[in-house]
Amino acid sequence: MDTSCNEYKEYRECMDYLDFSNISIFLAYNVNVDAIKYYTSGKEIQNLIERYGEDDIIEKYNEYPRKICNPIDYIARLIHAMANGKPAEVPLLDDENLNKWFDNFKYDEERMGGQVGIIANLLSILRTKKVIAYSPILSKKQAEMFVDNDNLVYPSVVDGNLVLKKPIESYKENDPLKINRIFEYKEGIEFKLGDKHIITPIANRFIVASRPDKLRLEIKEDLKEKLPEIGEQIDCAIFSGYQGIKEKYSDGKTYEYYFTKAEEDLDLLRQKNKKIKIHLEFASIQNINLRKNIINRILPKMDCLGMDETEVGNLISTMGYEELGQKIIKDSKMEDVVEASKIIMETYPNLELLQVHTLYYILVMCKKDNPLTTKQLKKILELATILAATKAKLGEISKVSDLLKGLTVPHNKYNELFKSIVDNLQKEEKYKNYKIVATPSRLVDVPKSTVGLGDTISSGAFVGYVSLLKEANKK
Ligand SMILES: Nc1ncnc2c1ncn2[C@@H]1O[C@H](COP(=O)(O)OP(=O)(O)O)[C@@H](O)[C@H]1O
Ligand SMILES: O=P(O)(O)OC[C@H]1O[C@](O)(CO)[C@@H](O)[C@@H]1O
Ligand SMILES: [Mg+2]
Repeated sequence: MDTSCNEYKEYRECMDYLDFSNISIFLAYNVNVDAIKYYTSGKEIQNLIERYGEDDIIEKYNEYPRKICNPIDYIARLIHAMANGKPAEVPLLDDENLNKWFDNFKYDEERMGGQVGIIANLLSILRTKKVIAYSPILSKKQAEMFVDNDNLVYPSVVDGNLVLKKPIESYKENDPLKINRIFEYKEGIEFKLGDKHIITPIANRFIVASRPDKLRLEIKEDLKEKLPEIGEQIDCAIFSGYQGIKEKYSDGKTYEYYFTKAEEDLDLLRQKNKKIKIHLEFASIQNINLRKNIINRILPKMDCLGMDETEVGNLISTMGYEELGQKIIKDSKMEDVVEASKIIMETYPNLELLQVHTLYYILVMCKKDNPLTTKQLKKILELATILAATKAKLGEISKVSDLLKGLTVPHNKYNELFKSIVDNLQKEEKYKNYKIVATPSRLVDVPKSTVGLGDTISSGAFVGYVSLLKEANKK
């Protein structure tokens, strides 16, 4: 690219002079189509309540189903999420009639979805040197949702050789398409459920995540043996989608089988290149047993971890700190999130960087001896907030100059408060071995959509981190 042109200068400014063009990254596993419906009035919710019976919905609301097996499960969990304004994702029973029921909604738009899909497009647009994006399935329609750039490729094996070609040149005619339904709601939507008068406190999204039996979370055998070769040509990787593993499958396989394969994938990627940094992007995992497997079998193999406030609350609860977890899910106070982050980093000494993104702030925690300075960590967080604000405002980031829009969104009003909290925390004896850096989010008042903002934040910050590390190691 011509470095003299204005666009390049704007790019450097938007990127806060972070340079992704020195980074090659591998992404796996989850790509899907997000069918997005915007709830803009309480009337739509009221109609669902009247149609499916208020009493049954109230009963189900209190039951808190962790899987959607019928319309009432959906309505109850949707209302629970809207009442709390918290991000939520609930798996959908793999049932034809239930899928048809969800197909009857009128969706407003379809968009690239899945952590891999969203992150691949973002990093490609941010001029990352090479983005190798893998998903077990790649239909034509899904392939068409990837940006068509030379730096974004899909790995295949042809005549025994690793081949990296654009997704649109790699799709498989008969591969299935995975669709998630995303229900975005604005702040201030009002409706009643029994004696509850609900007003959505903030704009957020409720994800109904399909879990088709035929979709297995794995790297297919022929490509699996090429992972060491892929590992040699990358600086880092982001793994996500483990929440899509099911306890049991129609062919008798169980989560045990897929977690074992997932552990092998990570070991194979590192086999010939011990320097790569691997980030785990969490997601909401309703099934406690699966959550435990991710924590006990996947997390110990990671270098970096990214979560939102609900996920860090659930993680620390599952680690045995139930009270702290519930407090975080309820209030997301920085003091509690930092306390949980320290527990996680002490329990998993393999983690060198932990990122938590919440509505009002994004923070990173790393060990005191991390080569990056607080100023550099602040820089990657600033980029992350610009990316999130841009995507929140526009719905999509389709070119670098879009970031100028995110730059115009101010940090939220708690800026000074967070600065003083972080300063006080950093002075505490118990955090003397850690660096704690936070920045207030650039909150968009009326976001176009919120799905994928966390993936955007985490991946921008993580690649920024790896890029600065690479520069530091050169010195
Ligand atoms: N209106 C908004 N403007 C800017 N950033 C937002 C807005 N709403 C949410 N965010 C940011 O996006 C993050 C959402 O992350 P997450 O729930 O992980 O989303 P996803 O998993 O869909 O990517 C929040 O933690 C917050 O930092
Ligand atoms: O759990 P799944 O089915 O992989 O879906 C992940 C969901 O999370 C997102 O990636 C947002 O983080 C959505 O785009 C997607 O629908
Ligand atoms: Mg997320």
